[in-house]
Amino acid sequence: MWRRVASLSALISSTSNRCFLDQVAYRMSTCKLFSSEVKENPLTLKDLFITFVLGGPGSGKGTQCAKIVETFGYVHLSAGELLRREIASNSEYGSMILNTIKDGKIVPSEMTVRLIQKEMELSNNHKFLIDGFPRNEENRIAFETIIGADPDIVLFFNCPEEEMVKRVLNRNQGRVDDNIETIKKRLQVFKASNLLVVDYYSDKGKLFEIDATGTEEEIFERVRPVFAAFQHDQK
Ligand SMILES: Nc1ncnc2c1ncn2[C@@H]1O[C@H](COP(=O)(O)OP(=O)(O)O)[C@@H](O)[C@H]1O
Ligand SMILES: O=c1ccn([C@@H]2O[C@H](COP(=O)(O)OP(=O)(O)O)[C@@H](O)[C@H]2O)c(=O)[nH]1
Ligand SMILES: [Mg+2]
Repeated sequence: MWRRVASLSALISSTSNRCFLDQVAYRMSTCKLFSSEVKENPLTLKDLFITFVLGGPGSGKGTQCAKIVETFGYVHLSAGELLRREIASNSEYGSMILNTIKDGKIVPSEMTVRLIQKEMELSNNHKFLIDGFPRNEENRIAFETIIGADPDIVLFFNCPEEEMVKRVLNRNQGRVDDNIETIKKRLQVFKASNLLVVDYYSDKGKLFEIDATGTEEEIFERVRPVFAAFQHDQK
């Protein structure tokens, strides 16, 4: 499965005679995502640059998103954070969301997409990192349908399971799902559902797979060239 992933390192080390920048340009030309019928949407979708940030629990998505925000000026929308905020706001859906998260399962797509949509509409920025979403095919299709857009690029932080478990157990943010029972369930969901989405974007040629082992700084040095390459293309 992973052989189909066109990671940045694979692009750079490619022995094909097309140079790296040509390949990035080719990738970008295949990333024109906004369908013609979405023009009336108040989000002015054609101006957006959307990155989905995927990876297992504890793979470092949130940590790397903070660095991308700092360096490249994106808006970071963590789907998990939006759901936790919804619980904290005493929303009528709070207990359903809390139970779903405790059980390591995935909240109904429309709920999550509406929360993301609201944040996108409130933002003055047009460059978004959507972190921890989509987690399954239903999420992916709901985003396409409700927002009317696809991501321009997708990052996938690939991390060994053992390392992810270690990081989550050391996270210390008081999260109801950072315990060994829930982590085991989340890892099952990750393998059964999240990876299908990763595979989908790999097949579409939009996936950048990042080795998520090493220090935060080492990982960011693998992330940086992806955004540097796309910086000038952003509307
Ligand atoms: N490269 C790294 N090495 C060790 N610990 C890390 C690394 N990156 C992140 N962490 C820590 O691991 C935990 C999970 O990281 P986080 O960014 O929250 O992952 P995710 O959002 O993918 O669940 C956090 O406590 C974070 O500080
Ligand atoms: O689109 C999403 C994102 C998150 N979650 C739920 O929120 C939890 C925590 O997600 P988050 O992305 O914050 O976890 P992380 O992967 O960063 O540890 C997940 O296990 C799910 O139960 C969800 O249902 N849909
Ligand atoms: Mg996170």
